[in-house]
Amino acid sequence: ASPSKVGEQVDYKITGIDPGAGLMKSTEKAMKDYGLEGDWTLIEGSSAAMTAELQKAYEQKEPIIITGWTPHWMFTKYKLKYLEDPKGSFGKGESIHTIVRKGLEEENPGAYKILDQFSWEPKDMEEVMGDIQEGMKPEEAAEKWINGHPDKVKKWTDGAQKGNGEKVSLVYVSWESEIASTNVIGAALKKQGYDVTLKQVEAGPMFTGVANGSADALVAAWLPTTHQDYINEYKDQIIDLGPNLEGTKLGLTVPEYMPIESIEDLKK
Ligand SMILES: C[SH](C)CC(=O)O
Repeated sequence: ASPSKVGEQVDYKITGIDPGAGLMKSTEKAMKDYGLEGDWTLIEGSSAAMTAELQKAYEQKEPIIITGWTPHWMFTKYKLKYLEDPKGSFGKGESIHTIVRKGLEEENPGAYKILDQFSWEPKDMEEVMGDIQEGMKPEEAAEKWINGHPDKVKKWTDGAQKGNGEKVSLVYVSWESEIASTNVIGAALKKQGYDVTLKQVEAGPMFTGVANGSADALVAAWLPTTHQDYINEYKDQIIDLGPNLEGTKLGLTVPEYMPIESIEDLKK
């Protein structure tokens, strides 16, 4: 289809998520890099609203362009493809890192060690995300996964002293991937005897909370590109424990029924 036809079909709109998400900054960068500014608009909202729009369009086989990421259940539920990004606006594959507050290792060594050893695969995250998407409560889906994968959880808890009701506060943003990961590590910590609270916040306050010590940890830092700005802002106040998941991807995503393959195709 002619690029302008695609633009007209989606009213020159890209359906995005919460404004604080790094994916939105990367999309704005892509719109600049590919000369889409002026004609195209990036719609802000939330991950839940975006996936609702996707479902509506997909059921009607209508065109839609969303800000997508992997792992996400959308790629198993729908036949979707990433638009090629020849200019590399979205960066390369990333990892999701665990970030903890300064002082946690000294004050709560057992919880620190479990968070430091937390590591799982995209397929594990997709399993929990899938259960939640099918209607299971996040904490139930997390419990189910923990009980189904004792071998993996043992790797996280090996050598860590058990909790005795010590409080551990985790912050996260309501991205489907982070709802899954935060509930799973929270369930593992709880099973080890810690008194865990999960707090859902926006992206900025998630990093601020760990930086100012009001939260103990987040397991949601997409690096080295997507959340680099937040890490740069707080680098002296946080401890990056490294990846808990490798092999993510982000970019503009469309249903396979759309006749475009690259972000270049959006240009008029
Ligand atoms: C939406 S991705 C899980 C994270 C981000 O874009 O900030």
